[in-house]
Parts: sequence; structure tokens; C-alpha cells
Amino acid sequence: MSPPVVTLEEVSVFFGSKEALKSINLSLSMGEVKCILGPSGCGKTTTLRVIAGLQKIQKGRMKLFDSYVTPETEEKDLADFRKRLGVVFQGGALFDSLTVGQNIAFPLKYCRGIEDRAFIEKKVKEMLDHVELEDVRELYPSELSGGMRKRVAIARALVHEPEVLLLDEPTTGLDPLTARHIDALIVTLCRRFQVAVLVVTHDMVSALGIADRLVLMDDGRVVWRGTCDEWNKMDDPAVKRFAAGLISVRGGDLP
Ligand SMILES: Nc1ncnc2c1ncn2[C@@H]1O[C@H](COP(=O)(O)OP(=O)(O)OP(=O)(O)O)[C@@H](O)[C@H]1O
Repeated sequence: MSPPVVTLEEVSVFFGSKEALKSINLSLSMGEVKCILGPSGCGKTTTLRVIAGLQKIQKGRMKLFDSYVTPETEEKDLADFRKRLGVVFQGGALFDSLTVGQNIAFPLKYCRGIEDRAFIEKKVKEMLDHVELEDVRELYPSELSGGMRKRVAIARALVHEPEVLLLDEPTTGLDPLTARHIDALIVTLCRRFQVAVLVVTHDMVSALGIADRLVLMDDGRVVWRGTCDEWNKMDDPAVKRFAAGLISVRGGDLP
């Protein structure tokens, strides 16, 4: 495994008195797909938002590429980090008033400052080919199915060739067949673009299908980490409770 491109070291995040992340450690390497699992409210999205430069940290530090993000890092510096990442938000977060082609072109202009129209056209076409959506360039997001919107969001997140791709619940709201299609696309594109991928998900089938490594969180902490094989062989009661679909890994007994 190549050295990490993202490392969280003892990172804590507070919302008022609520400690949403409690000294978490996490790393992500190029070419790796890592999935964060855990019950609702355990801190998965907050972790993703920290790495995306959308959430300030109150303790610890994050190494991103060759720089450190600390509680003192200013918003304008976080904005620069954001341009080196690709993010697929829950629901896709496409711009409704822009066509598919304009949505995909957006990061080229915003993150890379590229104005060359011929280059932009070529890149948009390439990305649409990668996500198997050759004919929707002039359509608006509202004209697409949920699965197509996710694919456009993935194309938009990768078009400026980021080193890190972050996906928040990429299969939520999709039927199982479409969800598996999105899983396959994530794995294929991760290999093709040699990008480090972090996926936040509730979808156990998806996680076991795409992850090189899994991270289980509960109540703001990482409570387990390992490979899918290790997960399947795991005899840990906390993991079993989560796999059985209980609300919290820490609390409650098996029904
Ligand atoms: N902007 C915010 N203001 C206040 N509290 C917040 C904020 N964002 C998150 N929290 C709280 O921090 C905790 C972690 O939230 P987070 O969204 O990271 O959990 P999650 O594991 O992603 O949950 P879900 O699976 O439901 O999306 C929760 O208790 C949540 O209510």
C-alpha cells in the first residue's frame, strides 16, 4: 500500500458542547477504497466533511498531501485544499439550473481555472463515457433517474483529476441493481484514476463489495477497523450488534 495521502491524527470536532468526533485517527492511501460504517449520528459525515475541508477541527491535526490542517487553519486555506478533492454529496447535489455537461465542467473552471472551451468539451465527453452516460449532456438533473444523477455527480467529482474522492452515501435511495452498478463504477474509476476513495455508507452489501478496508465508528470514535475478510470472520460483539442492525454499537443487547 502506498503512503497515506490523508491522515487524521487525534482529531476532535465539537458542535457546542457535543463532541461529534472524539480524537479519531484515520488514514487513506492512493488506490485504496475505504468505507466508514456506523449507526446514525456516530460521526461518519462529520469525518468526511473534515477531510473535505468543509468542517473545522477543534483538536488534533490532519495531514492532507504535504500540508497540515489544524484548528488554526483559516477558511481560505481550507478552500484551497477543497480544490484538490472530489466530493459526491448525499443526493448528488447537482446544480439544477445547469445541464449535465455544465455541471461536469464546473470543477474544471472553479478548481483548475481552465477556460479553454475545446479542452472542457473533450473532458466532459470523456467523463460521460467513463460513467456510461453518453447521451445526457444537454439534459437537466431533474430529467435524470436517481442512478443517473449519482453517475453525473461522480463524473463531476473526478473531472479535475483529484487525488482523493469522497462519497457520502452513494447508494442511498437506489434500487439494489442500480446500487450495485454504482459500486462497480466506484471500483473501476478508483483503479482507472488511481485515486484514494473514502465512502461513508449504511449499505453493508455495498461496503463489503467495494472496500479494501472498513472502519466502524460509534459515538464519535473508531471502534473497529480491518479488511472485509476480517469483518466476515470477526467475532467481536460490537461488530455483530452493528451487523444485526441495532441502532448503536455500544448500547443495547441483541434482540
Ligand atoms: N452542524 C451541526 N450542528 C450540530 N450538531 C451536528 C452538526 N452536524 C452534525 N452534528 C451532530 O454530530 C453528530 C455526528 O453527526 P454526523 O452527521 O457526522 O453523523 P452520521 O454518522 O453521518 O449520521 P447519519 O448516518 O445519520 O448521516 C450527531 O450527533 C449530529 O447530530
